[in-house]
Amino acid sequence: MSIIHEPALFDAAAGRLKGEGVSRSTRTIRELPGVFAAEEERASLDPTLPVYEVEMHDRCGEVEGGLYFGVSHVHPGKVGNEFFMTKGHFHQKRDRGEYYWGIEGNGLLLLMDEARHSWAERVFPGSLHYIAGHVAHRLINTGDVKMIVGACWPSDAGHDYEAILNEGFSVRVVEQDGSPVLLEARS
Ligand SMILES: O=P(O)(O)OC[C@H]1O[C@H](O)[C@H](O)[C@@H](O)[C@@H]1O
Ligand SMILES: [Fe+2]
Repeated sequence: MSIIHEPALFDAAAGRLKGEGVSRSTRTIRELPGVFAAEEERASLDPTLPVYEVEMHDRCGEVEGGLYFGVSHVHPGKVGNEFFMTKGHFHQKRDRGEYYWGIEGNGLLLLMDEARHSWAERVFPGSLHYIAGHVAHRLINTGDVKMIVGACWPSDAGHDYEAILNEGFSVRVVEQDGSPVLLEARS
């Protein structure tokens, strides 16, 4: 009997996970109502258009002390003048933190605390981001190639999308004169 087990694989160049415990999901434009300011334009786009994909390695389930490892692939694109982005979330268990790191492409990690104070960090291959507990996080692809970002977080953290869906982030990232700018959100 062998005691050497085959590990799962993280293909760093492609940003792809493979092997036991790996799952994959795609978020299409249809699944993102209320995320972009130009809601009418979003609703008029091909509903099957992929905005981002998430790969996840789960070997422990949602247990205290467990960890998940994930990779997000955010496609380049815009809805109106607003860049493609993830839904964004607080953790259900608010005190849980997370690490993100840039693998490919360029963009921003938008962060917002519970007092709705927002700021952003530039994401690029090799960038490393510590997301403290109580801080909502959203990835935004401001470039014209796919943005790939790795993540590791406590498996009991959970996702609270509700707060962001109801009130949004206090900042939106839009293209103005060919460059990404942060604007105070109206809703
Ligand atoms: O969950 P979203 O806000 O849509 O972001 C997409 C995904 O991004 C990262 O990979 C996180 O680690 C995942 O937990 C998250 O699900
Ligand atoms: Fe998270």
